[in-house]
Amino acid sequence: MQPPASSVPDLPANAALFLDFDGCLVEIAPRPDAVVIPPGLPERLARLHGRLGGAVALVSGRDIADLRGFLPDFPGAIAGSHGAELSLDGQLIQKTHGVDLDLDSLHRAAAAAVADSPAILVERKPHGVALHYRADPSLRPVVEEVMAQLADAHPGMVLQPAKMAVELRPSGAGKDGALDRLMAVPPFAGRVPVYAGDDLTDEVAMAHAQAHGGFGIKIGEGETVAHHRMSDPAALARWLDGALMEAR
Ligand SMILES: O=P(O)(O)OC[C@H]1O[C@H](O[C@H]2O[C@H](CO)[C@@H](O)[C@H](O)[C@H]2O)[C@H](O)[C@@H](O)[C@@H]1O
Repeated sequence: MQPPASSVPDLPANAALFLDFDGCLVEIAPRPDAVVIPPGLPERLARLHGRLGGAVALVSGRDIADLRGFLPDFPGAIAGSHGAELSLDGQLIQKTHGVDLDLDSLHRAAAAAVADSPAILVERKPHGVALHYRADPSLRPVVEEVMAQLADAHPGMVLQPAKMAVELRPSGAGKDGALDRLMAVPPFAGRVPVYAGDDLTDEVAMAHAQAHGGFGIKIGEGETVAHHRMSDPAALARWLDGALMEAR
């Protein structure tokens, strides 16, 4: 039984707010490039940024450039590529995955391995690769097999299951590490970490927030470590708007 959204506490006035992107701020779409930014989202994020003294961050499996394409005016920090990239105050302060990786070769190998299955979408990422089977879920075993082989062939890269997709990401990256780095610096340091996310990659970050005095909010269904849950991105938007109303 999922707890109702009303069981989620109010956003603390001294929160450090960490928000996942796909499935959390925006609804899941048929393809990565097809997500739609809900009306009001950019303004909501800007107002939260002001309300929380700048302590608002996007934490995504997407790379930072991709996120900036969707939210060009977002004023907060961005942790991209599952934490392999970090941008603070508009400055890229980290863009490394710590793996000696021939990215072109990885991308070519992934594309070649699924060339016979055009329904599988190959997402070439700056710190790895994702294979999406949303267009034909029966292809999940094919994707899992190919990605397992690619993981074996690329030391330092690990499998990251996602929604209707499997990714390869650097083993040293992770959203929990991104939270750790942000919580060590202003304006995040000393605040209560609150993390909202919908996917497996968010679980370590929600656990991290909860281990450091804050809480996690799972968006949607599925097993989670989060202490709280909301049904969908619209419910999260309403909760965030409620926090902004209280601040008036
Ligand atoms: O950490 P996130 O911001 O949640 O990003 C996770 C991955 O999201 C994207 O894929 C997912 O969303 C797509 C668009 O809704 C959907 O078509 C796909 O099936 C989902 O897996 C993105 O493409 C990945 O790069 C992100 O890592």
